[in-house]
Amino acid sequence: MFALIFKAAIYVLLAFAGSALLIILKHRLRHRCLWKIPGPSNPSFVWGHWYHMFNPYAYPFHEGLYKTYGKVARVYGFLGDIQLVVSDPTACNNILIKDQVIFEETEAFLVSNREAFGPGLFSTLGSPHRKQRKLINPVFSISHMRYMIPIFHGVTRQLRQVFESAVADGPQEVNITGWMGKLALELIGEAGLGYSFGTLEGQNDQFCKALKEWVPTSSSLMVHRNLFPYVCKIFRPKVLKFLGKLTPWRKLNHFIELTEIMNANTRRIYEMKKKLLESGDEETVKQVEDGKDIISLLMKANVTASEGDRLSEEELLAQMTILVLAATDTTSSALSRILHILSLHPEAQEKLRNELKGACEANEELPYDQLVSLPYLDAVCRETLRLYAPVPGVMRTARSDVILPLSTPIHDNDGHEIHEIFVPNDTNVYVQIYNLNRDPSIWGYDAAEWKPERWLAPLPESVVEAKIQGVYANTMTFIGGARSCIGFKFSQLEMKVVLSQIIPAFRFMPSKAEIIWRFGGVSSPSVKGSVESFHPNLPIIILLQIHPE
Ligand code: HEM
Repeated sequence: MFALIFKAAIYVLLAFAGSALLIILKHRLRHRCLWKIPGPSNPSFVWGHWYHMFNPYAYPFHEGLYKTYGKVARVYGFLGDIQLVVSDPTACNNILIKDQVIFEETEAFLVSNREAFGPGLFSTLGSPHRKQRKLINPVFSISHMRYMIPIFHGVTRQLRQVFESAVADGPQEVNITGWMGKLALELIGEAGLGYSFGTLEGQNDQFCKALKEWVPTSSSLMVHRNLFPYVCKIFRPKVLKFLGKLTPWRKLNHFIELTEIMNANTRRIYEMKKKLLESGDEETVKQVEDGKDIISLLMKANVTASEGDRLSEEELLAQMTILVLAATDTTSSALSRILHILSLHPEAQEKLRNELKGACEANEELPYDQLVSLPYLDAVCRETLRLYAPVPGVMRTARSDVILPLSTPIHDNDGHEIHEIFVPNDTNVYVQIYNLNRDPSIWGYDAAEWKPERWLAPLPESVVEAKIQGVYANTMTFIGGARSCIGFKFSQLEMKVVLSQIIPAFRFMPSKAEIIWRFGGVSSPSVKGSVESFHPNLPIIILLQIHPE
């Protein structure tokens, strides 16, 4: 009897392995046309280049691909899967904008985000995604941004007070990215959820910790996340979560725990708001009626929207978590990078300070129109976001066969010049935002240098000719098209408010530590040689501007 069961199990396993092999073989044969695209050899039959592409020290690999193979390279994924890495401007425009319905978010991204947060902007496609964007877009309009400014100034004032007491007795070395993380979380908390996390008053509850740790933990699981859709085909998500908690894999256990904490707390805030609203609580009713914070606005818009346009409770909850996550690490990374670069360029820091001091003479907290009209402040933001895109790249999957045109022809492995690439259905394509934004054929010989002045003169013809269709500053930092960053104006304003308050008040100087910016879903700083930790670290010396040097 036992032998019979054993035999049957072996047959079932063999049948599984056989059909998996057949599927892989069919896939590889369909992708054989990509073999002729130049690229590095496969370092591992199982993992391909995944570890090379997605580890925290992957920047040199991506730069190397660009230097060696140019704007398109062929790399390997899981079990020999052939993928493309692209930074050609025309190809990127096609992938992210013109053919965005063909090049969709990967299954790994969609499935893992759906299981983690529910049906929000990160996990929907097509008409559900369009419906959500339609309702959420007005919240990020310029007219609404004007309402946000007092919230941004108020939160930044708290940070200024923290810095003032820290450096009252002289210069101090602080982990600037730690503070930018707390600031960014409080900014989206108050402006997004109408909720104070109290991070700048020293609070660090479970929810704050989970929000701070989620992106770094998720980045460290980036390679394994690619396996998620395959595993989901075998186990139901609930079973998977149960198994995930049981396995002795601490990083995965921690990731599941962080996700649960975040979802439970978002629901708590939502329920609290809903209950107060239902009970007629004056302050909450006013908050929702005024629609100052994003969720209040969405709740209000949901009431007046037609049946078909309305978001379900599940969708609203998913947006809440996603907005907080999408806003925190990106903004913190961008602000940290600006302060880091300004500490290394004291003359630029002084120039910015002079511009801001001039503008702040009459009004310490600049109103919207004045803030957005400061040319050097704008140039510093644009140049930093061009050269150091906080999100270094995005992955897409072709959902049908498609032709990808190139702005610069490449030579295939047989030496033939090709102007377009046939991309078969189911090919993963990685758009290298980082390399595209610093392409010397677009930005000139000094493309890799930080020069805010380039934005104070008309841009070179080559930038105009490249026709990059990103939503921001001829770059793909916030990408473009229907999946472009919904919060890009919000983040611009946050950055400008923060800089307008802290640059005139403090001076920023580099510490002795050597800083490495780590690759990930969002780039983050760490100190070279320090014990490896998820937590970003950027020591910078701060002194009061009036303090005698
Ligand atoms: C410097 C700061 C930021 C950068 C560099 C940035 C960059 C990006 C990028 C590259 C994407 C596309 C991701 C993909 O397609 O895989 C994206 C999407 C998104 N971002 Fe941002 N972001 C920033 C700040 C923000 C802020 C402040 C918010 C919210 C207040 C936000 C909300 C979102 C959302 C919801 C999406 C998904 C949009 C969709 O799929 O429809 N981001 N962001």
